[in-house]
Amino acid sequence: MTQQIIIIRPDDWHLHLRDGAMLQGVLPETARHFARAIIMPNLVPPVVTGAQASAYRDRILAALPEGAQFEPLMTLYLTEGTDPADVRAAHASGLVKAVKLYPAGATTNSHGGVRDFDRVRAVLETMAEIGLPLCVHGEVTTPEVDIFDREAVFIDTVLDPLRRATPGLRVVMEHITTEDGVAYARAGGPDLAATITTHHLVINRNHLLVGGIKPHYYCLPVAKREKHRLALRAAATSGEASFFLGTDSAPHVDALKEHACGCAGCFTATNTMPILAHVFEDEGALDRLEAFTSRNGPAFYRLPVNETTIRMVKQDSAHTYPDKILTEAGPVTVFDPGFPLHWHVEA
Ligand SMILES: NC(=O)N[C@@H](CC(=O)O)C(=O)O
Ligand SMILES: [Zn+2]
Ligand SMILES: [Zn+2]
Repeated sequence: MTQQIIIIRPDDWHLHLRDGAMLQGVLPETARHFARAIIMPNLVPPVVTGAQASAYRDRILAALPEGAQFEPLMTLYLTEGTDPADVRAAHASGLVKAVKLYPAGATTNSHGGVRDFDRVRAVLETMAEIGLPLCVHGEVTTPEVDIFDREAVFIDTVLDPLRRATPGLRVVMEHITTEDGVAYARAGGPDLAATITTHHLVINRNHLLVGGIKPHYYCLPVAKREKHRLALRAAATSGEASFFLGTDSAPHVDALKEHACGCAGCFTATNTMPILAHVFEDEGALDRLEAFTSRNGPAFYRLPVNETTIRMVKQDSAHTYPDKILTEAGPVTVFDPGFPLHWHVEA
């Protein structure tokens, strides 16, 4: 039996496209289904200034396949040297939709991030004034704090004090992975939201570690216990305005994933929508998929919802997706959800 749903074309509120050959190879995977994406600025070197964001945007547009309709929403990488006037101008021109906070050392290419929050106070105050959201990688980097506790400790010791010190600052907690993150986002009112990835709805830490280490399931924040995955599924499928999709699709070539010191990141751009349809159907919440992928994000970012739709079809036979995307930079393994995918987005 075939089944179908039609939803507003989705957006991805947290995406890594990289640059050069990798950008060229992975961009079509997102542009196929998504209308817009918030583009993460953690390139080497990072996208810090408005001028850099503008140049990066041009490179993304130049890499788009013929005929693709895709709008990159640019972000700036917050450093202790970021100039509030540059942020203000990049926002006023419409170029930049958010500023990204990486605690220094927390994740891929975060060494240029923030160590001393007093040094970014003026930027945060400017952002609160103009309503520009701060997207936060929410993990402490203190060596003594267990990696599985780093998100919860960040909320208590960094995020909550930061929000109290900066009234009016709009914050997106990126890629939350814990019930603590869900509870904090839910209680935060209209100026706080959280993105949830596709893979954190599917895997817990057993998938990563039991029966041999699975490098393609390694990402940051690292997948947590099953109770946390269940809290994320409940939040994502709730329809609540605080939660929306940020895939955090983060390509690394296989050689750097299958490595003695493997890179963090799951690449989900190719099969995110079919996986989400499967998860939402499992939770009896297919009617709330559109809120998660297409409505709650634009509402938080104060942007219109997309005008076009996609049709998703479920068939008795499983649909096959490529195991790898072959880029000129090298092969990139596509996230394996571990179950057959009967849903697909109709071309
Ligand atoms: N999520 C990841 O595991 N990796 C991201 C960085 C990030 O979003 O923290 C990357 O850029 O590779
Ligand atoms: Zn991150
Ligand atoms: Zn990310």
